[in-house]
Amino acid sequence: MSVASNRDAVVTARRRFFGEGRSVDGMLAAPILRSWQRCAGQGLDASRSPLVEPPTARELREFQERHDRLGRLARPELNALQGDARLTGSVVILTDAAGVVLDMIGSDEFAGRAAQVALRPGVSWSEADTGTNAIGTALVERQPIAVHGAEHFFERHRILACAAAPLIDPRGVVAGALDMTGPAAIRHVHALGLMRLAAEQIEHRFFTEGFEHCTMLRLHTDRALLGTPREGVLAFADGVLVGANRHGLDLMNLDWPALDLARLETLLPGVRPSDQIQMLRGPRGTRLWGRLVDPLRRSPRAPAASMPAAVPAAPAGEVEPILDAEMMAQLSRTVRLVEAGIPVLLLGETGSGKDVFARRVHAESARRNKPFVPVNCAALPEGLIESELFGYEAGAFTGARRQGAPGLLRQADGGVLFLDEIGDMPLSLQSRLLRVLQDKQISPLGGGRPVPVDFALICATHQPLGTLLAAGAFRQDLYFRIAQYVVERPPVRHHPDRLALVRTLWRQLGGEDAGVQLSAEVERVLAAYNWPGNYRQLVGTLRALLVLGEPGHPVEVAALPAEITAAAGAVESQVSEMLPGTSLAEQTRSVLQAALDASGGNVSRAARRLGIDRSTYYRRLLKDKDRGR
Ligand SMILES: Nc1ncnc2c1ncn2[C@@H]1O[C@H](COP(=O)(O)OP(=O)(O)OP(=O)(O)O)[C@@H](O)[C@H]1O
Repeated sequence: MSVASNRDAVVTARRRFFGEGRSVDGMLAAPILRSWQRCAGQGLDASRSPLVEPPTARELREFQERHDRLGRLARPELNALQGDARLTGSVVILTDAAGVVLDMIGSDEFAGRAAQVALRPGVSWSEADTGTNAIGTALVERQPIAVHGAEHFFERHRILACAAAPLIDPRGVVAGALDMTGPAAIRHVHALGLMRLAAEQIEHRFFTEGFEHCTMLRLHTDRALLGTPREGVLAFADGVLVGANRHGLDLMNLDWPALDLARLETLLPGVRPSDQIQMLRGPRGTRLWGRLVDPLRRSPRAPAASMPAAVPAAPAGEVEPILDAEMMAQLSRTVRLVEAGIPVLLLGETGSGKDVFARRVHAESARRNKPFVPVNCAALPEGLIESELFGYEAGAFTGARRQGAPGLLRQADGGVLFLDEIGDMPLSLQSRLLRVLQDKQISPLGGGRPVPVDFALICATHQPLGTLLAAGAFRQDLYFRIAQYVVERPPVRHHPDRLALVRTLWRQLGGEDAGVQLSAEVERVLAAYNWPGNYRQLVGTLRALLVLGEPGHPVEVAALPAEITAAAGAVESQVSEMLPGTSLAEQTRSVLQAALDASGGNVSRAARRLGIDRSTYYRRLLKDKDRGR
């Protein structure tokens, strides 16, 4: 990793290097100096603008499609970092191996400024094209790097502060880079660390696809970090090393050329596959903890529809969830991971189906005949959460039951523990939970012997854990333990065909069987609404309409909740008011105002109605006012 250069030293170094052509050894971080020398050697001129060739919309789409797999594997990290990026007025960027920007999310305002220096999708930020910058230089150096202000080769990039980490695939090939860029005026001290950690997560995820046939060795010197993205991973096919991550190679004192040559029996003589953690002797006798697992074999399973009736997939009274192709694919991957003992983290807005998904994973897994224990960490009273989770011995505290209680974690033994709203777990309990997860045993409150437990873990949250991590409100080691695979449940408003979704849910709720129909207008309004409460709100609304409806009389718009009709009304009046020739600023103003009026002056509700967050609403309003001055 680079050592940051001193800011004044950079200004002096710039003058000497670019103005006087003199040596600046020792004045800059070594990777920055190497990069300046490479750029100068290639004939780049720091005082001019780099040559930029923006792609056409079609070229950009094709480029993104070509890199669909990388985009998919990196998406959870991009989303998790989005909150941090917005808070610090920065953007998070994913590039391909050549440094061409694939995806960029975060602060809209900064994205606009970044576009002025061509930092936008489809444009190359390779060092050869764009001079010293975190993306391009990290790709050349194959190490995480931060480049601040005047350290950039080109003068006009001085406004940027960026930090990037390269993504190295299991064959040692650079697959891309992850970067966070913001204004140079703000020092985001955690940016480089965040990029490094997120890159490790993505690199760890590279092993979830394409290595199903391999024997996997997972290693660490610290037992607590085994099973997290910080662990070393080595993949063997027929006993020969065919894939690895950097930690794995380091722990075995190997380097990338060992691929296709090193043999498991030579590296760790006598080690045998086992589900248990083993103590191993690494090179030079170092003590390592490891797990050697044979290829995952997916047990043939009955399709969801013919699952035993004794296993409820959702709490009684719930609609049978709609499993589209994307959800089925996510489900089958998650079941395999859960069966392999890999904890899974579900992300998604409230009501997007995280609980439903976790129950379905349990119902389809080999643990389906054992308990599914859901725990809502936000709903447990703070004073009780510890005893409820970990149990207590008889007489452990005033008010304790006489015979003690086993606790929810023990109740999950053999089955699946679902920790919902994990972001709300108090810090003190996070350490306790971490200990249980690594030791696989529980010590109840009030003493008593530790009891071994065996459960698969699924956690869920609607909070941006990246922000909690940066603020120190969530333990990093626990995060790595629980987020070894991240599944995102998309919001209903991102559903590709909301009309079809409304119709299917209506059928499932029994609308058709009851002879009750939704009018075409109602269907249109429901399909257009943005459903901030997601499935919970949509299913609840349809259920209410079914109660109000009468056979033979289509349900009309008047039966819809005011919130939904007001949103539809607002949109219609906005559209009809947009006379040809009205400026974009005027249109924006009237849309913002209409939403505010329809929400009784409540900005949060107005923002939700427009499908934007509160800060974006204010920003748009301010921008609009500025323009009006
Ligand atoms: N795919 C789906 N098809 C139909 N209904 C669904 C689907 N997913 C969720 N639902 C319904 O939406 C409601 C909310 O789902 P769920 O409790 O799983 O959401 P959640 O993401 O866990 O919400 P929260 O974060 O608020 O706990 C439930 O009534 C559930 O039956």
